[in-house]
Amino acid sequence: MAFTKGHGTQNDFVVLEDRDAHLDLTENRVRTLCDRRAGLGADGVLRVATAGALLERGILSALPDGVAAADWFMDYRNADGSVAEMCGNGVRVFAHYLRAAGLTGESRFVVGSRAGARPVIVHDVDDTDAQVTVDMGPVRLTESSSAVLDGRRWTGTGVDVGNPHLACVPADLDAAGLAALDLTRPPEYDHTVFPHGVNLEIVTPARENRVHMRVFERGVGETRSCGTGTVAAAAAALRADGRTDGELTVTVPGGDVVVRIDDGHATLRGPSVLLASGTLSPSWWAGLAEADRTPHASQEMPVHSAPRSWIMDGV
Ligand SMILES: N[C@@H](CCC[C@H](N)C(=O)O)C(=O)O
Repeated sequence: MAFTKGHGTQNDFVVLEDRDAHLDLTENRVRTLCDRRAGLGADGVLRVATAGALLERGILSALPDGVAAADWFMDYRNADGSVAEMCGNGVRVFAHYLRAAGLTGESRFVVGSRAGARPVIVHDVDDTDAQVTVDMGPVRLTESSSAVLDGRRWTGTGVDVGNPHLACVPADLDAAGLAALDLTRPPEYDHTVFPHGVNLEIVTPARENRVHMRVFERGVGETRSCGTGTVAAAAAALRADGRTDGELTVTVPGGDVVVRIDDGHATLRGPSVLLASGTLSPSWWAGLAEADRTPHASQEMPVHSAPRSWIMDGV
């Protein structure tokens, strides 16, 4: 089984090319692959398949909005094995992989996701580095809610970017205060507002069209970047600034991305790095599937020790 390792602003992924969707991508395989000691280590897994193959194999129950059977589809899994609708950094790495692996020669094409079609533009690409702009689709501000993290209650705006976010922009927060927060423990949030879990962003107010953001991701924990989270952060920061539209640079621990919002529609531009490719040991990989079939065999201790309460039930 071949793999590629990549990241977008240090939100890192294992990419598995499986165009006919034959791979048995079990929770245990994803969790162990993403484990930073027992596996390769990553925040998530990106399976590269055609949308039609995923549909035929029953992994998708229908083609999402705007996605054609022949489109390449990003079958995204969080590090805890759960499925999520969208991943903004993942789409950039996925699009870069398609180009680097020769699966497309185009600079503009559509990537399918469970949240719908995501058109991309790949700029300045080589086998290792690329810049990618993603049409992130509609951004919907929902109801306000709050969460407790690091002993403080944070109030913010629910934002639907295809996946659920709570973006909090406290007026008194600066970059130093943000950097000092402890994000090692999961937030407590309102399960009636976010029945499928939530990604929580803490964001500084916009100054000179820049915000700083940290995130606690559903199904992963703190990551060094979250693309959909940066879009949610930009939408909430623009609102806090009395604006609906505009362009903001979002600085995350893993780097910078640029988010533009016009009429409730977002684009995200940022880097992708493909840093290694290799082969998984066939017996190791086969053994991970066996563990799923053996009763009481779940001795594994995922590095991302997420409480099951904030893992999504399924999409
Ligand atoms: N890192 C991602 C988001 C991945 C999914 C998220 N953890 C969820 O469960 O919704 C991004 O770059 O957007």
